[in-house]
This record gives sequence, C-alpha cells and structure tokens, in this order.
Amino acid sequence: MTEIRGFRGQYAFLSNFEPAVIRVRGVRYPTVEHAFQACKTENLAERAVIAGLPTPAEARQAGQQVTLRPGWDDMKEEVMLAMLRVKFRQPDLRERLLATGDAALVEDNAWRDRYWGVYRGQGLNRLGVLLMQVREEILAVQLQAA
Ligand SMILES: Nc1c(N[C@@H]2O[C@H](COP(=O)(O)O)[C@@H](O)[C@H]2O)[nH]c(=O)[nH]c1=O
Repeated sequence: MTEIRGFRGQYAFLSNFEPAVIRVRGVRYPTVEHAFQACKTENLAERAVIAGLPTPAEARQAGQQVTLRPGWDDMKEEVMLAMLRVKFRQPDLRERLLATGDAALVEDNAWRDRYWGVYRGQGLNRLGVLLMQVREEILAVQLQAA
C-alpha cells in the first residue's frame, strides 16, 4: 500500500496549518489549527482573539493559554473530526483528498507530536487516521449518489 508520509510539498494541504476557511458558530477561522485551538475554550472573547491571529503557529500557542473547557481531552478527537469535515467540504480540497486514493496518510513530523502524528517512527497518528476517516466518508457519499 502506498503511503503519504509527512504533509509537505504537494501534500501540504493535509496539514492543519494550511489555509482553509472554517466557520464555527459564526466565527471565521483561517485554518483548521485556528478553529481547533479556539474550540479548546468556551470563552468567546478568547475565541475571537485566536480567530484574529495572523498565523496558525500563533493560534496553537494561544490555545495553550486559554481557559480549557471541561472535558476537553475526551472531546478533542470529535472536535478535530468536525473541523476536518468542514475543511474538506470545500470542493478543491475534497478533490485533492480523494486523489490520495487509498494511500495511508501519516503525519510524520519534526515537532515531536506523537499524538496527532508520528515522530521518529512512533506515534498514534490521530490526524492521519481522522483524515482517512473523512476520505472514507466522502467516498461513501459519492458512491451512494452514483
Ligand atoms: N505543531 C504543528 C502541527 N501540529 C498540529 O498542532 C495541533 C496540535 O495541537 P495541540 O493538541 O494543541 O498540541 C494539531 O492540529 C496538529 O496537527 N502541524 C503543522 O503543520 N505544523 C506544526 O508546527
């Protein structure tokens, strides 16, 4: 089976740091990263600040300082999945995701994240797994409509 390892170059669009407008409760976020980090808090003022940050790296940093909502750890995968579903509703991104076929998607990273990705050959690759789930869902809908 082919594998896409590392979301760089032509596969950078799979990264949460890539531009993709996500709307959550009327607020517009420029990347999944912004939206995901904002969802860590229920404080709308904190969300608004994150939405306005110029880069996803700054959004990620800000997400480490917000008032964490109760139970965040148990809901973070559902939230990530929801954000990814919104991202890949956009036709161009949806087509590019589908074009990865049945390749394994592995968020191989250099920033030592072994939860969402894989670092030095080890990690849960939860981002990759959720991306593959979204790809499956899109494919299932297309097959139903065919
Ligand atoms: N740190 C990083 C990425 N990692 C992203 O950061 C998020 C993890 O957030 P947290 O759960 O708050 O640690 C998650 O969306 C993961 O995909 N991605 C990138 O392209 N470049 C980076 O430098």
